[in-house]
Amino acid sequence: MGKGTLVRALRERSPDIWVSVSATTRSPRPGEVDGVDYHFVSDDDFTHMIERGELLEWATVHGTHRYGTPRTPVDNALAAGKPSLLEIDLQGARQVKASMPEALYVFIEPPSMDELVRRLVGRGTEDDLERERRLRTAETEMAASKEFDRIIINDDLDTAVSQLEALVLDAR
Ligand SMILES: Nc1ncnc2c1ncn2[C@@H]1O[C@H](COP(=O)(O)OP(=O)(O)OP(=O)(O)O)[C@@H](O)[C@H]1O
Ligand SMILES: Nc1nc2c(ncn2[C@@H]2O[C@H](COP(=O)(O)O)[C@@H](O)[C@H]2O)c(=O)[nH]1
Repeated sequence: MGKGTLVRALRERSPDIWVSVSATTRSPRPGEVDGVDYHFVSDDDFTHMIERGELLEWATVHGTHRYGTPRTPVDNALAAGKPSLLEIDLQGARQVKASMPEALYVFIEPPSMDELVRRLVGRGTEDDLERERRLRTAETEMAASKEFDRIIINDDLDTAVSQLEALVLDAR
């Protein structure tokens, strides 16, 4: 939780780390750019991507919108030996682990549920229902954190970004 913020900061700090751009059926938030933050696609387009086998993994996240990792860019980055990062939810991580057990799986955890609530309220982009959904997802994901190889507590952003950067570069 807080993965989006962490990964955006890592991208700026370490342009050599390749970060996958996911496809999603959700709408852009203010400031999000198509093709940079996500490929914002329609429900029909997402379904076609699944049918054509274009996604390495995909999931319905927070019970609402679908998110998925385009397969070809990942294959290309790995073939080029680039340090690579996928920012995906628990369901996606489980799918990728089935085909890439050798990858390093890092769980990003908020300092506390209270702080997570404060951050979501502070962002102000979700209504009460959506915020509630996100908190339930966070609880489910935290209960599964043992499935991951490493845990980073996203308390101080700079510290968390440095820890993530070190893990990605080491795992290469
Ligand atoms: N280390 C941090 N310190 C302070 N605020 C943070 C920190 N990390 C994230 N935030 C804030 O918390 C809010 C939610 O974070 P973010 O957008 O990264 O989560 P998300 O991408 O929606 O969720 P997920 O982690 O499930 O992908 C944002 O407003 C973000 O600015
Ligand atoms: N399984 C996947 N999950 C993904 C992917 N891209 C993002 N995500 C996860 O979705 C939620 C919500 O993100 P938000 O941008 O709407 O806040 C978050 O947990 C992401 O990790 C993906 O390609 N596959």
